[in-house]
Amino acid sequence: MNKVWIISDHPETAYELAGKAKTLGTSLTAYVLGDNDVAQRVISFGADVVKLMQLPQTTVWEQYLSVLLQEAGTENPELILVASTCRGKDLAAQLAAKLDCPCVTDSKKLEEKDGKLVLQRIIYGGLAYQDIECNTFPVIVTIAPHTFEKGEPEEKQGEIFNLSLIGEGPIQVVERKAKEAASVNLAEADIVVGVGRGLTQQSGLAMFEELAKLLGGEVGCTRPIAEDLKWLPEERYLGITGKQIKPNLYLCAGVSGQIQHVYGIRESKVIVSINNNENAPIFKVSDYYIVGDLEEVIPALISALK
Ligand SMILES: Cc1cc2nc3c(=O)[nH]c(=O)nc-3n(C[C@H](O)[C@H](O)[C@H](O)COP(=O)(O)OP(=O)(O)OC[C@H]3O[C@@H](n4cnc5c(N)ncnc54)[C@H](O)[C@@H]3O)c2cc1C
Repeated sequence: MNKVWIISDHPETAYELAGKAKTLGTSLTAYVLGDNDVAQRVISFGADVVKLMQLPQTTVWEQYLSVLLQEAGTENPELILVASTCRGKDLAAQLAAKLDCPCVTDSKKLEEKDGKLVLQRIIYGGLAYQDIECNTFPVIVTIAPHTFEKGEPEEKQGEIFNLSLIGEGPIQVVERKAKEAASVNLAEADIVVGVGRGLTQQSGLAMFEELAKLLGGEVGCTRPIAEDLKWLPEERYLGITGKQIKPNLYLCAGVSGQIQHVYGIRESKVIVSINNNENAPIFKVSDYYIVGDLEEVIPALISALK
């Protein structure tokens, strides 16, 4: 493939996408929201050219659509990888509609084979994989953060430009208010201790928190714990409609392992589960499991760690 683009509003994802994209194309242009330092790092991970986007008070992300369309008209990229963030998903869909080209969302695999792009994505809430072969170009592919390792940075020269907006755009910014900062970023946590409905008393959360603290991790949960019982904030529930994580260790107790939950934790390097039902589905996706009562096993783990 000749020209590959990446578009990302998140620096870390830009580095991951650059590392992947450089294996697919001969020239890589990165459209990245960030400053000069971010641009230098994107180059070190593989970009040849970086075009920096900015979001001052009066600018909305959507305004970049017309700029990117104009650039696509002159540059003719064959493959456009877009970070699957809230902004990225929105932009990818609009770009695909305007360029009248395919858009493959949340691809987990991406390879070039015999002139075709071979992709794989998860469908039916994690029940099946869909293999896709694409032989029409351009094609837009959205990639979720942490799908690919970012690789090792290299000493490399590249060009950096500031991308200018065209005109005012149809949206006028009246006021901007900072969103309340999330107290936890589970996606970045190295160790996550998960709690499910097997816990019957809210007071029992204390032992999960203590275990997480001893392990240097964070507490996550299943959807019912956050949405129905409201024992933990919604930002802590994991799964297809919750957070998707990729920690080194996911240790959970009282979690049945329904597919909607497993979707969010399946990329964990090691999964350890505790459940009192020896047929619990979570055991099928676990590297290690303990059949037992969480009220006994968690305190035992805490005292062993201490
Ligand atoms: C459209 C849709 C989207 C959804 N998205 C999500 C999502 O993103 N994330 C999510 O988590 N869920 C999601 N769900 C809900 C999901 O289907 C399950 O209902 C949920 O994950 C189950 O949570 P749980 O494992 O905590 O509870 P349960 O399924 O009730 O499991 C409790 C488990 O605890 C065990 N247990 C009981 N007592 C003990 C004990 N003393 N010691 C040890 N183990 C014990 C039981 O054996 C059981 O396996 C979604 C559902 C739908 C329909």
